[in-house]
Order: sequence, then structure tokens, then C-alpha cells
Amino acid sequence: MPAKILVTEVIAPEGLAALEARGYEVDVKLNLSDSTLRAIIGDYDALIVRSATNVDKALLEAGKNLKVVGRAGVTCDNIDIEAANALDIIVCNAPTSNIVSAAEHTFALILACARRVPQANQSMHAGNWNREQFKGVELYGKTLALFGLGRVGGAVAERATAFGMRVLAYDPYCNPERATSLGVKLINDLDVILEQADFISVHLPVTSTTENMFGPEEFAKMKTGVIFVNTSRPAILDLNSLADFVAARKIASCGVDVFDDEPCYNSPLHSLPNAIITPHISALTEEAQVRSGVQIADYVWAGLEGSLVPTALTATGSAGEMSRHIAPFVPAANMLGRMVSQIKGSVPRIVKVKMMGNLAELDPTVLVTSVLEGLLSSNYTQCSTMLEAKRYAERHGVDIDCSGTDVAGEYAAGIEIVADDICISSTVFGSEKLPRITSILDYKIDVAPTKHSLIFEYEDMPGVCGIIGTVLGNHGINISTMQIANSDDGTKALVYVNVGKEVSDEIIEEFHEAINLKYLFRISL
Ligand SMILES: NC(=O)C1=CN([C@@H]2O[C@H](COP(=O)(O)OP(=O)(O)OC[C@H]3O[C@@H](n4cnc5c(N)ncnc54)[C@H](O)[C@@H]3O)[C@@H](O)[C@H]2O)C=CC1
Ligand SMILES: O=C(O)C(=O)COP(=O)(O)O
Repeated sequence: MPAKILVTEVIAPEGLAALEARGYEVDVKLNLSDSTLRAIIGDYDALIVRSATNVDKALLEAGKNLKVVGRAGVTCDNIDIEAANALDIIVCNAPTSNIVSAAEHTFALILACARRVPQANQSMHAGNWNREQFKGVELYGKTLALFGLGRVGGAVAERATAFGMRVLAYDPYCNPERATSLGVKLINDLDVILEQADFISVHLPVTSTTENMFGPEEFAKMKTGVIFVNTSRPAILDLNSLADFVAARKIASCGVDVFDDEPCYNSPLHSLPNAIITPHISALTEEAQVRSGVQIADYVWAGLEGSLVPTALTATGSAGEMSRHIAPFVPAANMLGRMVSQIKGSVPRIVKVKMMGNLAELDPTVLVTSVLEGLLSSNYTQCSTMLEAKRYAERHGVDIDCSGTDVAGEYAAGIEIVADDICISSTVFGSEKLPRITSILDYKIDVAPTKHSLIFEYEDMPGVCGIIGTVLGNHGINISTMQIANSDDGTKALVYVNVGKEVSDEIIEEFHEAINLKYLFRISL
């Protein structure tokens, strides 16, 4: 029987034809409700979606025959990749298919805001001839600040240079050499870049460090009369606040392509004449759609045939798939990457990954890629060979290497990273394969980190744990785990504390005043 593929959003006919030509049965069923989709998914071997289909854990679990989920486009935030990983379902995308289209639409919005094209068009269609009302501003000689200098941000930078703009970027994970080669000045200080920009365009993925990056405080710091464009994801900003600043004309105009709860028929921007809004059409060009349809057809085919899927976002389907030992370590590797960057306060420049015990002889690509994602706080790094991973790291100014050792201490397998002067190792444990930290900064511990934690190091003295508990208790913050470790010579101690919520700067200050601290690190995973 031929494999069956369900397509739930509009995909270019060229992509569908490529799948049919390979003998698959392809069903295109648009606008299905979540419950209908769950009811029928069990019949299919593969599912192809774009951004509007909610591929959650329940759907993946209902897909009893599902082997591949293909995303015809870039961003997979509508797909539960962790659940897919656990179910051995391949998730893949077409990561470069719509970059040019997204960059061009960004410029369509920048120009529409600067020259008020939609408003002038509407006025003429209403039978008016009001030239003076539509006086605009030039891009030439103005400063454009890009947030995120990745694939789309880089393509916008190239186009902005052609308009004679001065281009700045905020992207702490970008290799300065990449910025220089794009003619962009990196300014990784939010206040400094915000106050210089005449135009701001956002090209960030949604991560814990970018969510809600723009709210009232940031909008207030912008120049009066700034033009603000977001074609990335809605979660990056507070839309109500953006609308307030646009209504007050502090922001002269905004261009927005992405909304919460799409399709969106009503938002705070809908009633504002100086807000140019488009219904998530950045990727919607003939060319990008053909590219994404044809690419995803290829990758879904590869997945169904059991071949390597070059853009697999899951351990299954990727270069490292040969081992079931590897998959449970993917979240641990990501966690180590995140922790190291947060402990250092910046992306480390020299990183050594050690695969220990049972992992020593296996292909490290997936784990090294996952460490990189954690280090760079990015969601979708795609490397199918170590060479690609090294090149990707190099683009971000990181020199990454990997080695193996049979020794894993008391554990069957583990992974260690040494980044500049910081060393952390981890294993996975229990039926849920939860990542655990087994050593940190030369202290042996055994903790499963939760979303928020604190790491204290201090000259050992009695009473410190009591102080930590009291300060957190005074601020209504629960402790779920507290573990103490002593240095080999007994003079110093480290306390690892999992806490119930994020700890503010003020509380950190309080700790510094109350304890003779060597270090205090705040981790958010
Ligand atoms: N509206 C649409 O149809 C489309 C939207 N997109 C969206 O555009 C955005 C950018 O996509 P790509 O360029 O492909 O992503 P990318 O992953 O190539 O680039 C993202 C950049 O953001 C940087 N970054 C990560 N965390 C940061 C932080 N805290 N502060 C500053 N910079 C940070 C990374 O270093 C990277 O350079 C994504 O949100 C994507 O979902 C992409 C294509 C189409
Ligand atoms: O690829 C992306 O990130 C997009 O946002 C494009 O979404 P779409 O494929 O047009 O539903």
C-alpha cells in the first residue's frame, strides 16, 4: 500500500505533484478543526503543514502511523518538537525557502510606513487628491536598527544598504565578522541602539530571551517619530503597548505581519490609520511557495524512505539518528549550552564537548548542534554533519570541538562541556530521561534543574542555606530543590537551588549584601 500523506494547508502544486510522482497518496484537506484532524490523523504516514495547523502532543499521539511532519516554511513553533522526538516522529522544515520573500515584505512595510502608500491609495480610491497629506520621509541616510541578524535580518541588511541606510544590529549571538561583511554595526546594548534608530525591524525567534522584548519601557526609549516593523513573531512584543505608542504618534507608524491567535480579525492596531497591518503574508510569494513546497516534498520523501533528512529538527531523521542513546541527551545538551552562556553572561568563544561512556563512539552531530542551540539561544539550528555544525558555530564566533571518552564517572553515559573556564556535565536519568547536572564548576552535584534556578558559590561558613531560604521566603519564592556541595579542600561551598519563579535583580542584590559570595548565577531554562 502506498504511504498516505495529509496536507492541511495550501502547498504549491509543484510540491504535491512531486509527492504523487513518487507514488504516495496525497490528501489535501484544508481548514480542519483540531478535533477532526485528530480523528483522521491515524490513517496517515506523513503530515505537511504551514504555520496555521496546531501540531500538538495530542495530535502526534493520535498519529499512530505518523513518521514525518513536514513544515513547508521556516518556523516550527506550531509543532511540539519535543513530543515528536519522544514519539520518534521526524519533524523537518524548508529553512531557506522564504527568507528573500520575508526580507522583501519587510521592505514593503518599511516603505509603506515611510511613504504612507496604503493611506494615499485608500484616499485616492475614495475620490480625493490630497498631496500634502501624504508627505513621507526618505530612507536614505537614516539609521535602521535590526533586531536579529540571522537569515532574514541579514537579507534585510543587504537591502537596506542599497537604500543608503546606516544599519545597526542587536544580536549578541552574531559573529562580529558576519556583521562587518554585511556592512552592519553590532550594538549589543538595548538602550544605545534604541535611541539611535529612525527605523526598527525585528527578526528574532521566540525564546525565553526574546519573548516580550518590546514593551512600554522599550517603546518609550525610542526616538519620537520612529518607524517600527515586525515580520517575525507576535510574542516578541506587547501589541497593546505598541498600539498605545502608535496612537500617541511617539511611533510615527508601524508595520506588522504577525498576530496572536491567527487568523486575527481584530487587534488594537486595526483601528489605527498609521498602523499598516498584513495577514501573515511575508512568505506568501509565488517563488517562496514553490521553493517551500518542493523542498518539503523532498524531505518528507526522505523521511518516509528512511533516508537522512537534511533539515530534521528531531533526533530521528537526522545525522545522529543511528543511536537511540543519543535522543534522550538532546535536551541535556541544550540545557548545558544555555547554562554556560548564562553563567558566562555572553556566548563563550571556545567550547569543547565531551561525549562520555556509551555516547563516546556515536556521531556527535545532533548533540553538538543542540549544545550550539543552547549557547546561542536559537531554536532551529540545522546541521547534518559535524563540519556544518563547526561552520555554523564559526559564523557565530564560536570555535566548537568534540571528543569522546569511555569514562563517564558513576554513570553509563554523560556529556560534558567546557567553555572557556566553565565546566558542566550532565546525564539523563529515570523513566522520563530527565537531564541532571552531575558536576558544575568542579563541584559534584546531582540536580535536575527546573525552569528557574540559582547557583551560589561562597567561602564556606554556617548559616548560608538559612539566609538563602529566608530571603527567598520573604519574597514569596518557593524552593523546590536545594543541594550543597563542598570544594575538595573544604574551604568553599556551592549551593544549587531550584526556585518557583524568576528572581529579580533586587533579590540578587540582597544576596550579595547578606552572603560573602564568590559567584551568584541566575539560570532560566
Ligand atoms: N512572517 C513570516 O512569514 C516569516 C517570519 N519569519 C520569522 O522571522 C524571524 C527570523 O527568522 P530567521 O532569520 O530565519 O531566524 P534565524 O534563526 O536565522 O535568525 C535569528 C537571529 O536572532 C538572533 N537572536 C536570538 N536570540 C536573540 C536575542 N535574545 N537578542 C538578539 N538576537 C537574538 C540569533 O542570533 C539569529 O542571528 C523568526 O521569528 C521567524 O519565525 C521567518 C520567515 C517568514
Ligand atoms: O516560515 C515562516 O516562519 C512563516 O511564518 C511563514 O508561514 P506560512 O508558511 O506562510 O504559514
